[in-house]
Amino acid sequence: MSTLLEVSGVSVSFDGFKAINNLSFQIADAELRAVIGPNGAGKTTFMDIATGKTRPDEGRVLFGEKSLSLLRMSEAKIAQAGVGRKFQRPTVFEDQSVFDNLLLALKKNRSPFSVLFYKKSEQDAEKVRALAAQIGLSEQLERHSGELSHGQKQWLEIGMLLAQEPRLLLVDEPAAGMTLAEREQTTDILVEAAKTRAVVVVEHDMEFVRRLNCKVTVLHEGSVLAEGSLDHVTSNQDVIDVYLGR
Ligand SMILES: Nc1ncnc2c1ncn2[C@@H]1O[C@H](COP(=O)(O)OP(=O)(O)OP(=O)(O)O)[C@@H](O)[C@H]1O
Repeated sequence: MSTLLEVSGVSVSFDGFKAINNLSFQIADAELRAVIGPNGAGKTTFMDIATGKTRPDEGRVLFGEKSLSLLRMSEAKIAQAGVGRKFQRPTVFEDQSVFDNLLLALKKNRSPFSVLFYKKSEQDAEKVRALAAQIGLSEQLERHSGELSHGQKQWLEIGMLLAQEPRLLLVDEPAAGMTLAEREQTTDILVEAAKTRAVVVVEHDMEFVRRLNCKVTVLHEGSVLAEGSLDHVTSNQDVIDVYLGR
C-alpha cells in the first residue's frame, strides 16, 4: 500500500497554546484508521488541518502520489482533490427524498450550464441505487430524508460523501447517538468503504473502535502517543496513564 496522506512535523498554536505539537503520521491508500485520544488531544484540529479549515504554523501535509501540499490549497480545492469530511451532526436535505439527496451529491461537472440543463440519466439512477445498497437504504429511496432515523440520516450523509468519490474520508464520531444495531451497520459501511479509499474515523467509543478492527492512532497533547492494534495501544503504559488522567 502506498501513502495517501503524509502529515509531518505539523504544529499549530491558538493564543500561544500548542493544540498540535510536531504531529507526524501517515495514512495509506485503502486503509481504515481509527484516531482516538482524550478530550483536547487535537483530533478535531487534525481534521481541520487536513481539510484546509485551519492552517498550521509549521510542517507539511502531503496528499496523493503527486504529493500535493494541502497547506497551499483552499478548502474547496482540497475537497475537489478527494478529501471528504463527515461532521458529527448529519446535514442532509430533509425535504428531499433519499434518492434525490444521493443524486444531488453525485460527482459531476458543476458548471452553471451543466446544472441548468441537467437531466437525470439511467446511469446516474443506477449509481444512486448502488450507493443506497452500500449504505443499507435501498428500501428507503423514496422516503423524505427528514423521516429517517438518526442512524439512517448518518448513513445517508456517508452515502452523499461517497457519491463524491473521495480518496480520503474523515469521519467524526459516527457512532454517537446510535443504537447498537445501528452501530454495527455503521461499522460494516465504513469497513466496506475503506476497501476502495482511506477512511479515518475519530471516535471515543472503544467498543466501536474494537469492531472496526483496524490500526489505531492515539493522540495526546497534539502528538502521536501510540499507534498499532487496539490491543497494542491499550496495553501501552503511557496510553493507560493518559486515559486514567495520571
Ligand atoms: N479555534 C481555537 N481556538 C482556541 N483553541 C482551540 C481552537 N480549536 C481548538 N482549540 C484547543 O486546542 C485543543 C485541541 O482541541 P481539539 O478540538 O482538536 O481536540 P479533540 O481531540 O478533538 O477533543 P474532543 O475529543 O474533546 O473533541 C483544545 O485544548 C482546544 O481547546
